[in-house]
Amino acid sequence: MSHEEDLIDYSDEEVGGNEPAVASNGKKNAEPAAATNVDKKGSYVGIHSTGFRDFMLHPPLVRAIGDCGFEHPSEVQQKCIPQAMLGGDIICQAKSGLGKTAVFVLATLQQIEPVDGEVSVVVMCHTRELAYQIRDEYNRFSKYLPNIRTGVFYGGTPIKTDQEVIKNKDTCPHIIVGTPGRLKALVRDKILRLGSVRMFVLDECDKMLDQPDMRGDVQDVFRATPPQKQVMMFSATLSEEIKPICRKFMQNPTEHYVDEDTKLTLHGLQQYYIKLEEKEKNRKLNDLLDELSFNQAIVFVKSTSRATELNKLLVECNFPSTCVHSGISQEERIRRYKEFKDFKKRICVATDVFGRGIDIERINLAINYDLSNDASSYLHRVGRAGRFGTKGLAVSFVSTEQDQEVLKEIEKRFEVALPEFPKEGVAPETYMAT
Ligand SMILES: Nc1ncnc2c1ncn2[C@@H]1O[C@H](COP(=O)(O)OP(=O)(O)OP(=O)(O)O)[C@@H](O)[C@H]1O
Repeated sequence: MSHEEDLIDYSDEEVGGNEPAVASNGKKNAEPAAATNVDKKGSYVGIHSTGFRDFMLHPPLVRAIGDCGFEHPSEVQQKCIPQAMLGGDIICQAKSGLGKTAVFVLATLQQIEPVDGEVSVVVMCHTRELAYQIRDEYNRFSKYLPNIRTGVFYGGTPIKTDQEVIKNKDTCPHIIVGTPGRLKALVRDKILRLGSVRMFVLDECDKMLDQPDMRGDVQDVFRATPPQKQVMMFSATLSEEIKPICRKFMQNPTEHYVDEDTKLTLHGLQQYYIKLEEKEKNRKLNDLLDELSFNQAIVFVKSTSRATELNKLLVECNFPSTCVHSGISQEERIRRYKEFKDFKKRICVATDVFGRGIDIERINLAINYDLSNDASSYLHRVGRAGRFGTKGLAVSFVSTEQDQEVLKEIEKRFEVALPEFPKEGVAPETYMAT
């Protein structure tokens, strides 16, 4: 293996990989509810909300924000954008789906002074689809800043192409978004020179710094940047243990905890569990997908092989389903991600590779076919439904003793009651946008 050791997908472990999803009976002709308008956005905007104009952002940014349809900044944006624009280090924790990405995208675009052939901003995140999505956000907001180039680099694609882009002064991006393995390889091979970096961002920072292997890669890239720079870190979950590790990368950061753990649950999101045997899962999933109305649904499983099997089964049952996990080629992964985002598929079976950060506006149903291993991952996963204060529904299958424990941990940590899924079902108008 060459440099492509960087192919590790840190959030997609092969756990219990040999267990296929149990075959199900039942033919299906799923016609979930047609896409409706999403709920009115901005339910998390404070009463005394400032407008984006009050941030004194450059006019091309204000214009792009308008084009995106953002009317008011969310609470996290109100608190963090002005601070981030001042150039100091920040740690920011806020609920899933409330616009943390725009905080660093706008703050970096506001401050950047692009020099051709020099990288000014590095953004690191843990999965390739998230890197791709963040690059898209940069493209949206830098629409009227034609001199700024953003590039995305991640494993599973030919490194040679990345090298050519970086080496050429006319194509070298001023802003680089990437996953740790590929960025580390590019730095190690002295292709990517980070001596002019002024801003360094870690998205999903707890995930990035939690596991020693990924933290090592982040550190290697970080070390290649100059000591004087702005460092910004973001996540919906930041445990007490991870905070000191984050601070080690920073100088006197201001810390913004928009919500405490207990307030992190999304109010528009209804959450339930269903107790059942492993062998009953497929039947139950079929029934749920048949009976519930939804725009788009994400179904989480614990391994790549289960994702493949379950998706196969759903497709056989005529559900408009796709699946995304680390076992498929990178090109195909991005293709499927786009297909789902573009509403060409209604259901996506995924491993934890989609558990964090992925923003697909129409997802309003999240199903944990396999419950996550811990409360944090649960929160990130169900946060894929109910983006930016919209409504949604999350249903978790509980089949083992470990699942029961995780369920208790979720209820305790987030002070949320997770009732059993009602026998009579859930009225669509309570979780569907009106
Ligand atoms: N001020 C705003 N007005 C309207 N929509 C917004 C605003 N800010 C962000 N959004 C939209 O809300 C969605 C969620 O934003 P984003 O993905 O940045 O959330 P996040 O806080 O990073 O979530 P997660 O913790 O799940 O990664 C995106 O579709 C984004 O375009």
